[in-house]
Amino acid sequence: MTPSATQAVSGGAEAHRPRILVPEKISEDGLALLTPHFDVDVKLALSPDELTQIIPGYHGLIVRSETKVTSEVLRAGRKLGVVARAGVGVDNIDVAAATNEGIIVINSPSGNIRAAAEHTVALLLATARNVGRADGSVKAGRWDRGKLVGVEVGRKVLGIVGLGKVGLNVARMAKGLGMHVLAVDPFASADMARQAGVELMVELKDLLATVDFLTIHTPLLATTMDLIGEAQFRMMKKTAYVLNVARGGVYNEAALLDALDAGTIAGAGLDVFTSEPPAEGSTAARLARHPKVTATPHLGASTVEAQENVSMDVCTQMLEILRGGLPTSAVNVPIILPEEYRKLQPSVQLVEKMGRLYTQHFVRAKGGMVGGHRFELIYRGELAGMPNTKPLYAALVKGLVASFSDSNVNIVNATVIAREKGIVINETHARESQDMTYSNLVTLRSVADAKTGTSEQIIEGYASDKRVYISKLDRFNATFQPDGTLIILHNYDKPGKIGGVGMVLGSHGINIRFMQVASLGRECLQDHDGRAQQDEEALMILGVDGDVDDVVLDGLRASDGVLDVSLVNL
Ligand SMILES: NC(=O)c1ccc[n+]([C@@H]2O[C@H](COP(=O)([O-])OP(=O)(O)OC[C@H]3O[C@@H](n4cnc5c(N)ncnc54)[C@H](O)[C@@H]3O)[C@@H](O)[C@H]2O)c1
Ligand SMILES: O=C(O)[C@H](O)COP(=O)(O)O
Repeated sequence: MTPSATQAVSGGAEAHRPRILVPEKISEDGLALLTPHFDVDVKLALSPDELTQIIPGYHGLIVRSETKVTSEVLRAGRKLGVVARAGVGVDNIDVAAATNEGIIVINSPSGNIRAAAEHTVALLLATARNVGRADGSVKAGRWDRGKLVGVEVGRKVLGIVGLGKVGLNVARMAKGLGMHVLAVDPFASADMARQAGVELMVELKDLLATVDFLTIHTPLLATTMDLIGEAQFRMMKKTAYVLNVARGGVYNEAALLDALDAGTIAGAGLDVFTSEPPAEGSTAARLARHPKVTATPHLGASTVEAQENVSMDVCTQMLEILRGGLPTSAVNVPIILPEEYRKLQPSVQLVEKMGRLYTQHFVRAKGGMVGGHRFELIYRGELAGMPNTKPLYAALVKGLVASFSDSNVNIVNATVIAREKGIVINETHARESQDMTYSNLVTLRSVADAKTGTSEQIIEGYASDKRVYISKLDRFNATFQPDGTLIILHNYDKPGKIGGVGMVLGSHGINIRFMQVASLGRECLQDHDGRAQQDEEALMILGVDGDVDDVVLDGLRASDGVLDVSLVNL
């Protein structure tokens, strides 16, 4: 056990510090931001089994490309809130599984792009001038000048597949070398391409037939796997070279090996392979050792500068997230500005409590389930003007399912969980000017549906001065703070009710913290002719301390004039 892990489990003030696991070499610059606040355990060379075994003790995980963050690891990471990729590609992380588990995945989208682009140029020149083979032969005592004649890259055609951040940097550098640059990327900006002097082409096959050098800079996706295979190699010039500083698999490795052996292409510069390090006897290993290949061990991002950049980038985000803030570059979280997020926080608490109240008061008390229910969430006042209310949506899902599911619901997985449970939420930003007592008001309305037995119910509330209040429950106007254990009694509004309830609770040693008697809304107090109704109903909300069991609730239900009782823990 490392010293920091010992501190984390040995009690005292340090005992509850969040723990971060770092199973790969990450620059100290970023880790130094974390160590004052968290226990950071650097444990290199963990096997997949060891990782799965120890991950349950960690809140954060920082990896590069070597650690496979599988769904098994993510499910085992019960406390895990963030997985950080100190780099760009997240193909070693099961992002879909992380989203389902509510785990934020962050990366550093631009910290190493210059390094990757420079490495591509290094491989371009090394391949063209046989630098790797030449170095090996000189070190072996030979002086093979005649066998190592290369080609120039100036005035040659470079084809780039994927004109994103790395691709565009490669293009600019290649222009500096005097190359003519073509690119294929259906999502590239034509303006950016023009400014960089790149000719954007529509068809990959047209580009392949023209290029002297081909480089791919797409992520590894289902759509880019085996992008260049046997058919594509046959479209290329026999004198062409291919480069890969993206991911093993974007070129089909077996087809590449055949093309090199058959002389269909002239050579390759490869930084990445389908298995890293290439498994003994694999096609990747044969490629890495091939005389026409200049190979490097995934060094694209391995510069001092890039490693400082990516480490600072992800550690700053990790610090922010574990302190309750927002990432700047999350792979699976909707973008929301920190300032907006802060403004929403009191309402996030309110809406979560409204969800809990709905499920416990209207659904669970009647033996139902909230799955399949449809809701309208209406924001008024300042909230109506908030452009991004995803945190409120997530808070409602969390509150609604909290009593019957241990799902860790958050902004990352709220939509997935709502869909799984069949919960539909429509958000309405009610911008109409209406007489508002509060600066913000949230209404939760369940939509009546005979199929699920849902009737229309309303909960309304507001946040004020960092406190949250419920102002309407069903047809009743009530203002109370939704905290702790509440007993909610629906009864006929007759004299003596409060005394009777007090007697039942007192006889079970239950202390009443507060009591609020809610009247019917004004519209309900009158009949159709505008006359006051008889036998008015009321809602009694009691904040209590002590164990409220079924005996207590049955005692209350048996009291005269009580129509319904529910127990709510908020
Ligand atoms: N070897 C290394 O050390 C190293 C370092 C950094 C990045 N990388 C790899 O490089 C990849 C690219 O990085 P980036 O920062 O430029 O990403 P990026 O997202 O900025 O760019 C990727 C581009 O690929 C394009 N694209 C996607 N599918 C395509 C297709 N089928 N055809 C043509 N274009 C397509 C996209 O539109 C996008 O413009 C990363 O995903 C990572 O895997 C490797
Ligand atoms: O996607 C990336 O950022 C690169 O492949 C770098 O990977 P590395 O962090 O393992 O060097």
